[in-house]
Amino acid sequence: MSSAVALEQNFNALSKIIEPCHNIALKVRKLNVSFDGNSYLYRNLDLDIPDGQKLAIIGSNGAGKSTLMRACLGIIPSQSESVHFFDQPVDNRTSRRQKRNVLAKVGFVHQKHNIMERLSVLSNVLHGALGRARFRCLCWNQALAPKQLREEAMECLDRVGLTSLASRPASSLSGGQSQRVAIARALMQKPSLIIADEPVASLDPVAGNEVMALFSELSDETGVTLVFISHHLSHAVKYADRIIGLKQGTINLDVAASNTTVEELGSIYDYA
Ligand SMILES: Nc1ncnc2c1ncn2[C@@H]1O[C@H](COP(=O)(O)OP(=O)(O)OP(=O)(O)O)[C@@H](O)[C@H]1O
Repeated sequence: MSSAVALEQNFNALSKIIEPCHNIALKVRKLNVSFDGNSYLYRNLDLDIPDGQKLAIIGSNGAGKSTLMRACLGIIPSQSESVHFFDQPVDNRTSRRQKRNVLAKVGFVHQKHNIMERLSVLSNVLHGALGRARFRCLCWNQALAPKQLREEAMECLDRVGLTSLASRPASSLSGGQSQRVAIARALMQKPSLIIADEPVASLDPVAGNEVMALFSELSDETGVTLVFISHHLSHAVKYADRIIGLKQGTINLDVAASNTTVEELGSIYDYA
């Protein structure tokens, strides 16, 4: 075998082992969270989430899944050596303005979708542009929003398959449709990262699967980093690239989704 062929084979083998060099969407060092000043939910926790990754966070009730994301975003108080979103620091030393700029890149989708029922679907989606400095004023109302913004909102609705419902009052939607509107609203932010906290907890299994498939497709198509918190182990295995599990204030599992099964995760977390 020639040395060039051997070298190529070595390189191919190595590139399967070494992760490609990504930018980091979230880099956390030595995160500490305490609600009472005595006991700690997290102590010296480190976490890296590469840009473009689809990460599932699992763990029992009260394990601290939501708190982890909220602490990183500065929504609840914490101490850390450093927290960076896309290389931008967010910690106790960061100004409010800088935090706001970083948060503007993060789209949230919650279990309770928080859409405004008295407004139309399109007006709800337009609300996603509120964090964008150029469009603060009245841009959320479909009658007053600039044409360009309405077109963008229609594109976001198209991505979630709901253009035909744009004029409908949000109060007339099903749970699955409402969650799609919440996703369209998050997309309107032009996010670099979407954090979905139990996004399908209130949906039936079919609607839940459809919404998770939509998240996964959006991440694959646009490259947006996706972090979803879930009690559905099958969703973690099916829709994530990587799964981390939390237990007693530590990350006690960090695995490629392709290397695990629902049964294996169920045996670790005591629920299947
Ligand atoms: N603001 C707060 N003040 C005091 N304790 C809090 C606060 N927020 C969360 N906690 C506590 O921190 C722990 C972790 O809560 P968290 O909501 O992060 O858990 P979780 O893993 O997301 O749970 P679930 O799966 O039930 O949503 C819980 O014991 C909770 O009571």
